[in-house]
Amino acid sequence: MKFISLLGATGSIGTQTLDVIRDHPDLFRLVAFSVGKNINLARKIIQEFNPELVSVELKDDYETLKNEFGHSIQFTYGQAGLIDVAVYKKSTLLVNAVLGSVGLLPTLQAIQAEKTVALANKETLVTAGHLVMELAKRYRVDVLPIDSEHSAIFQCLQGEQMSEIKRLIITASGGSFRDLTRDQLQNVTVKDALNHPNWSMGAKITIDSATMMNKGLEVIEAHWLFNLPYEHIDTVLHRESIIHSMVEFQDSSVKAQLGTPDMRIPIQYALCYPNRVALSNTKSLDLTEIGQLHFQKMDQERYVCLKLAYEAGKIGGSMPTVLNAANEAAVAAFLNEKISFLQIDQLIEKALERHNVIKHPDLESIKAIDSETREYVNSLI
Ligand SMILES: NC(=O)C1=CN([C@@H]2O[C@H](COP(=O)(O)OP(=O)(O)OC[C@H]3O[C@@H](n4cnc5c(N)ncnc54)[C@H](OP(=O)(O)O)[C@@H]3O)[C@@H](O)[C@H]2O)C=CC1
Ligand SMILES: CC(=O)[C@@H](O)[C@H](O)COP(=O)(O)O
Ligand SMILES: [Mn+2]
Repeated sequence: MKFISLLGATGSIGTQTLDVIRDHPDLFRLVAFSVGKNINLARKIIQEFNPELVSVELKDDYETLKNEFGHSIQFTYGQAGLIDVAVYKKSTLLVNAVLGSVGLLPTLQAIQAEKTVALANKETLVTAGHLVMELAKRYRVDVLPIDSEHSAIFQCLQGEQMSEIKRLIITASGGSFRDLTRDQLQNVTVKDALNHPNWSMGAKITIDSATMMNKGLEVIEAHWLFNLPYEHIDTVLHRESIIHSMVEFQDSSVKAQLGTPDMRIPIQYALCYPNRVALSNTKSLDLTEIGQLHFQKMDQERYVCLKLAYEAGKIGGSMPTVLNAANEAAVAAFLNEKISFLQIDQLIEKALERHNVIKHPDLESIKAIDSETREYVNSLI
C-alpha cells in the first residue's frame, strides 16, 4: 500500500490523480491533500477519501472547514499548509500537482523528509532545478515525472544507459493557435486560446501550450530530470499527441512511447513505478483509426517563447527563474484580459533582458528574484 499526499487535488492533474487512487483502493490511500480556493470540491474529496490532513489556501476557508469537520481531520492553510501536506508523516509518496512556483518549497521539504516525489508541477524544476535535483541526489529520493513527455522519455529509458543517449525529442501539439501565423495572433481571445486541440488541462498550461512556452518549460524540465545539455534536447511539432516523446540513442535507434492523450496513464505510471497495472476506462490505441501521424519542424521565430526558454536555459543560473516568474505573471494578466496574447512573450523578453544573472542562486535568491520579476512585469501591465 502506498500512502499518498496530493498537492493541488482540485485541479486537472489533481482530480485525475484521485481517479487513479479511486481505481486502486488496494494499492493507494490518500492520507493528505491540499486545495487552493475550491473548498466545495475539497468537502467532496474529504467525504469520499477520508484523509487525515487537509490544507487550503486561505485562513477563512481553514476556519470554515475546521468548524464543519471538527477534530476528526487535521486542517492547515497557506504556504505552510502545502509543506505540512508534502511532509505528512504517514505519506510515502507526494504527488505535486499544484500550479506554479509555489510548488518549490513543498518539493524541497518532501525530498528532505525522504518522500518519493511524483512531479507534475514543472515550474518547480524550471525555477530551481539545480536545487531540487541536488537535494534528491543527496537524499537518494526518486523524482518521478508525471508530465506526459517526461514520462514518455522516462519509460523509453528503462533498461538503457544514460551515457548512450544521443538526444531527446520532445513532441508538441502546437496548441490552440498552431494553424495561425504570428500576424494572425494580434486579436485572439482568451476563449480561443483555451481551446486546446488534444488535451483538457488547467487554464495556465493551456495558454502555455498556445504560446509554446509549455514546450520551453518542458525542455528545461527535461534538462534537469535527465541531466542532459540543451544541445541534446530537441522538439518537434506533432499534431496528434499520440507519440508523447522519443529518445534517440548513439546507434541512431529511436524509442518512442505512444498512447491516447490521457493523463491518467502517466500519473498511474509514476504512482505504480516500477510496476504497471490495469487502468479502468482507458481506450486502447488504434493506429488504424488515427491513420496518419504528422511531424513538422519547430519554427522558433513563430514560437518566440520556445526560443526565449532555450536561451534562458542555456544561460542558466537565475535566468530560468526569471523566465518562469515573468511567464506566470504575464499569463495571469492575459487570462484576466489585461494584456493581449502577443504581449505575453514581449513582457517575458523585457524581464529577461534586464536581469543580471546569478550563477548559482540559493533558495533565498530564487525567492527574491521570483517576486521581484513578478513585480516588474506587473508594473509594466
Ligand atoms: N493538466 C495537465 O494535463 C498537465 C499539467 N501539468 C502541470 O501540472 C501542474 C498543475 O496543472 P493543472 O492541474 O492543469 O492546473 P489547475 O489549474 O487545473 O490546478 C491547479 C491546482 O493548484 C491549486 N492552486 C493553485 N494556486 C494555488 C496556491 N497559490 N496555493 C495552493 N493551491 C493552489 C488549485 O486549487 P483551486 O483550484 O482549489 O484554487 C488546483 O488544485 C502545472 O504545473 C502544470 O504545468 C503537466 C502536464 C499536464
Ligand atoms: C499533457 C501534457 O503533458 C501537456 O504538457 C501537453 O504536452 C500539452 O500539450 P502541448 O504539446 O500542446 O504543449
Ligand atoms: Mn507536457
